[in-house]
Amino acid sequence: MTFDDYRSGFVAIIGRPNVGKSTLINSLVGKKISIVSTKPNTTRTAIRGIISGDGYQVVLVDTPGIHKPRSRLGARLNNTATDAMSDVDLAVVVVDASASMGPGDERVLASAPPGSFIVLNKVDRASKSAIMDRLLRLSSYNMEEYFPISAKTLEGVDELREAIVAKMPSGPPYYPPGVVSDTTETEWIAELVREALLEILREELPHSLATMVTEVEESYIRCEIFVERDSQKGIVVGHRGSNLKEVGILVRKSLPPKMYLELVVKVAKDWQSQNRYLDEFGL
Ligand SMILES: Nc1nc2c(ncn2[C@@H]2O[C@H](COP(=O)(O)OP(=O)(O)OP(=O)(O)O)[C@@H](O)[C@H]2O)c(=O)[nH]1
Repeated sequence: MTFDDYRSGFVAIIGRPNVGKSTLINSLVGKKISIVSTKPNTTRTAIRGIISGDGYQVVLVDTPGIHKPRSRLGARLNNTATDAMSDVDLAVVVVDASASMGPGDERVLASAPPGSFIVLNKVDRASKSAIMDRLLRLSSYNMEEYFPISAKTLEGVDELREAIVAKMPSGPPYYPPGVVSDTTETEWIAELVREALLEILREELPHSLATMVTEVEESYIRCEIFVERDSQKGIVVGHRGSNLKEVGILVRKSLPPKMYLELVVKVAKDWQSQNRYLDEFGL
């Protein structure tokens, strides 16, 4: 069997935090894969979405937002983002049409290899003239193609998908047809818990939380929540456990019925600066 007529490849979706990378991956794949959040920097691991169609398969790498490292964790996140760039067939740079361009965007654009695509996302939130102005400015980067889209309303998403597929080299499928993500179930649940915590705690401690599923049985899941300091434990637990209760309610909506979810809060002192914890959390 030859794959002369089959196209496949890896595509990195890059952009500063909150520009809509996860939403775009979900729209391109057509199912909810990675976790979408209103908080920047929630995409920690390079969760992949896979677009499989007749004669093609595209593996999307959702890289963490590139930002200046503030701790060892920050440095690692940047490494993951850069590694993902060196091994892909195409980089897609996502820019937010509804926010002004900042140094973060410039950095990502400068790091993208020639021949990358530029996606101007959230056009549903920008005026026509603002979109034109932005496209004009972006054209100085000399990338291959420019796509004004809305990952939310799906405007322009089909055209982008087709253009991505057209750029893929001949090659075999990397995953069985029908697979849309290689994220394991436990990672998925840990992300759901983390997502729910961010939603509930809001401004309180977005950067010093990690979650890990430590036990899964037929109808029981134990997920541990790690914070850096004792004082943060109380914030996470909430008055008489009210926050954890809310997290449980939110997460259970995505789990099979009758699944018991146990949430345990633990203190891992300064985990963001310790390789031991970073390895354990797969960061
Ligand atoms: N109006 C509008 N909102 C969007 C669009 N795309 C994404 N958003 C919103 O923008 C916010 C951030 O989207 P994400 O997909 O989490 O962004 P991200 O780039 O993956 O963010 P990080 O995980 O922080 O790197 C969410 O509230 C999305 O609903 C869009 O096309 N239009």
